[in-house]
Amino acid sequence: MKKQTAMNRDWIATARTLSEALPYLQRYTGAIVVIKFGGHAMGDDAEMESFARDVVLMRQVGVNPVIVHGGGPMINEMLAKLGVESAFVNGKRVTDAATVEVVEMVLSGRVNKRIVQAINSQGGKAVGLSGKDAGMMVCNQTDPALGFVGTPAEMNPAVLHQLFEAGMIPVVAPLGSGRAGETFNVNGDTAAGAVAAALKADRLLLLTDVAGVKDASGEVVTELTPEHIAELTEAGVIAGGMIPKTETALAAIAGGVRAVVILDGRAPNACLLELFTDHGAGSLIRRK
Ligand SMILES: Nc1ncnc2c1ncn2[C@@H]1O[C@H](COP(=O)(O)OP(=O)(O)O)[C@@H](O)[C@H]1O
Ligand SMILES: CC(=O)N[C@@H](CCC(=O)OP(=O)(O)O)C(=O)O
Repeated sequence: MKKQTAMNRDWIATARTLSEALPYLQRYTGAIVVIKFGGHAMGDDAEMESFARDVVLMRQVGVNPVIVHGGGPMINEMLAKLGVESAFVNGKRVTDAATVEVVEMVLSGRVNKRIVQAINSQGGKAVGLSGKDAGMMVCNQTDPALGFVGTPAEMNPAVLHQLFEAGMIPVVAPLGSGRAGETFNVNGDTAAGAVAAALKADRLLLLTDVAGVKDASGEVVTELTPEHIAELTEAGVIAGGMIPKTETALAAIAGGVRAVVILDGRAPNACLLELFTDHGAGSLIRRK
């Protein structure tokens, strides 16, 4: 028998990985997967390119991916440049009339178009829109003290179904419209959860900058129940930016999403590993 070289061992491993992916590819054909791409998960151009390739591959194998993005750090940067002060209350940005203009400019203009372009450069057909388009996300004011911060109240996801049918990949900025014509700033996790519930998505992937939800000893919990989330939150182990994520996960499950995964978006091929291999990444919260 011919001796295996290191190089052809690599090829054999690649072929095996593809072969092992078959049941997962079959399971996810036609599935709707909503991906929250947070500002901290975005990284540099190479990481953005890798994310975009994964999304295009998903679409290529018959998955319907929807990206709902954040961009908090990019909004902070622009507000600082403009000399506008900004504060957060319970993870939400206090948003006055001047701030919401900057938020919309950064999210819809900059961040959204960067993602759209990255996906299209990999051969996908991404379309950028915000929750204001086609009345997709109509909001109520969350709390008068927060100004133009919205809570999704009425979702109209028809435009997303039309984009799926046309083979397009929707990229959604977390902005909503008010009934009086206002523009509302919506937390990215909240927006992704509302979109996923409106679509009754098969998966909601919340990409962040940590490997998953960690317990008191710092270990990632691979599968979380609502009871365990309540316990960890009560004990202050789930804190800060992880609170809106676990809240979103529970609300999405209650709204009809099959499963939510909180995982590290900067890890190479995080979404592919999660969907198409045995090596699920991050913390899984699923419907009973
Ligand atoms: N139990 C926990 N497990 C993991 N991360 C946690 C936990 N509690 C708090 N965090 C923090 O939550 C952060 C993720 O939230 P955030 O920074 O808002 O993410 P993003 O910008 O990706 O939406 C982590 O970087 C971590 O510092
Ligand atoms: C109301 C509210 O806080 N909106 C967020 C929207 C962006 C966001 O959520 O970005 P990340 O996902 O990157 O954190 C904000 O203004 O920062």
